[in-house]
Amino acid sequence: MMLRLDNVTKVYKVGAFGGKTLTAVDGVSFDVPEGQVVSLIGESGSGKSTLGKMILGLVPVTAGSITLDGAPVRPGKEYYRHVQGVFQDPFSTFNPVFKADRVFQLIREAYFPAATAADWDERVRAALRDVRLDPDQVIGKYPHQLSGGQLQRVLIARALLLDLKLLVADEITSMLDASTRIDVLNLLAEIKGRGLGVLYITHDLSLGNYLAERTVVLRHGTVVEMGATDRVFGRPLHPYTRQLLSAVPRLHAPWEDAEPVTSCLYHDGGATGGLAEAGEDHFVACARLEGCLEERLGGRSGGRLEGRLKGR
Ligand SMILES: Nc1ncnc2c1ncn2[C@@H]1O[C@H](COP(=O)(O)OP(=O)(O)OP(=O)(O)O)[C@@H](O)[C@H]1O
Repeated sequence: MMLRLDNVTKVYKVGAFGGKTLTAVDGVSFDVPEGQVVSLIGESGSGKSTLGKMILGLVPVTAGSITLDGAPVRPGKEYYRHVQGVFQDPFSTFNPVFKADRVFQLIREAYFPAATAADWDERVRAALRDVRLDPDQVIGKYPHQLSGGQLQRVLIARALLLDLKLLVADEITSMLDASTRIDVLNLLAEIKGRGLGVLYITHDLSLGNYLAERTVVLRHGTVVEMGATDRVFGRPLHPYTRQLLSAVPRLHAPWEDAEPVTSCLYHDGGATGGLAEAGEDHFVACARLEGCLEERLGGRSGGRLEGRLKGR
């Protein structure tokens, strides 16, 4: 399995009558191979969820392409057999008036109508055990009788009942307490061990990033740095990545300012378009935060951005 994003762009129509546009994602390219976790980090509004929704077929792509094993995203029963999403607030996924395990019934009706009740019950129990839940503690309970971490695991169990290839995990640990968060992360590690690809979307450099083979850092809808996680975190090159890293409290280590950026690998290296290759599996955008934006917007930036650049 391989998910491939190639120059993906999303422009939303905003404002009254959709008269204005907002470019939420601008020319993003990366892959999620099977058996790997790729983490997508960036602050609020950087376009992470929009990317997740495009991969899940929930919002259409404006330009570029997203393919799974070479086939374009085609929202529908077949696609969702292989690609599922789990989101930040598990409570919002469950209807409070139905028992939590009803989510399994919906999967049975859509995908396994021929399964007998006994067979289905056994499959559900096995999936719950796979996510370290005791089936007897979950089956027959209402959502409010379960914790956020348990519900998150129920949703992962539901996804595992399908012939899943890719899981899009959007901020799935941000509402969980520290120990439950680690349980859910361990679960993701197991999932990738089964050969699934996971896109782990997060706004902070949480533990989840260390589970990821690759990291993509998104800012204002464009990739500023990406590559092998140990390279991106071990030798962050872009000022934005350094800023994100310096905001992480380090135990037993004194605070120190991030190393100043003295050169721009992108422009000094003569790169044009896309990202500059900084080393093996390590790519970086222009180091001048606004410079990249200026270049990206080209003539579209108008006087506003120029004014801001000159004023600095
Ligand atoms: N349906 C929509 N219509 C118009 N604009 C939208 C829509 N969804 C998102 N946006 C805008 O697109 C930009 C990117 O939003 P997105 O939710 O993808 O960011 P994010 O990085 O996931 O942020 P967060 O972590 O806060 O969810 C934001 O400026 C947001 O306001």
